[in-house]
Amino acid sequence: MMEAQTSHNGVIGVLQLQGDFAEHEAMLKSLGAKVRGVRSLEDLESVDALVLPGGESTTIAKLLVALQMMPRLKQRIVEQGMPVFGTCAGCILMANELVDYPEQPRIGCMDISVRRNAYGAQIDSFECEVASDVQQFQEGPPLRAILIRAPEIMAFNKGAVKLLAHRGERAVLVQQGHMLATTFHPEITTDSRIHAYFLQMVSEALDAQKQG
Ligand SMILES: NC(=O)CC[C@H](N)C(=O)O
Repeated sequence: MMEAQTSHNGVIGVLQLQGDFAEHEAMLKSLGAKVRGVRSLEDLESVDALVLPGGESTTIAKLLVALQMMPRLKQRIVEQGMPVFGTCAGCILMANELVDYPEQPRIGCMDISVRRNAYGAQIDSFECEVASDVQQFQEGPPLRAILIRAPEIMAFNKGAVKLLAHRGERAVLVQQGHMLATTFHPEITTDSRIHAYFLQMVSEALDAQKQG
């Protein structure tokens, strides 16, 4: 099959309820993706993949519940294999386990255990270099992570979840099949490699769906 036919030809939804969705949209568009904002159940049906932006996970979750989007969102991701990429608050929404806030409503689709606000208050936000064994992330400058009142991935199911980048002994970028999550904010940098990685995941998932 020719390479061009497999290049991210789906519609990438970006959840537009709260948070830094505009930065995600700009980065995805700069990579040539077709992007659509998602604000309702109806919007959700018109996309092939979804980005969950950073922001405030409690606010985003409240709105998802109020808009009755939570069950369908989970069904699309878990049962129908819709590719999803969560950054920071998005990562919190995806976690199966939430240390400290076990009752906080969320999608709960990924085998990770996450602690919110793990590095302290907003003022304790920082930028650092992270390490990765993934070829795309080793080419060029090292990946840099901007952590803004960030969560921490405390543990993950090593049988199902792949570690893509880490800071010391802590995972900061992980993948479980068609799901990608990071505790930092690649969308507010000029480095689009992680978004490009996600678009590659989307195109592989869409190809597999077409063949299946
Ligand atoms: N930058 C972010 O997305 C911060 C996440 C936020 N502290 C939360 O718990 O939802």
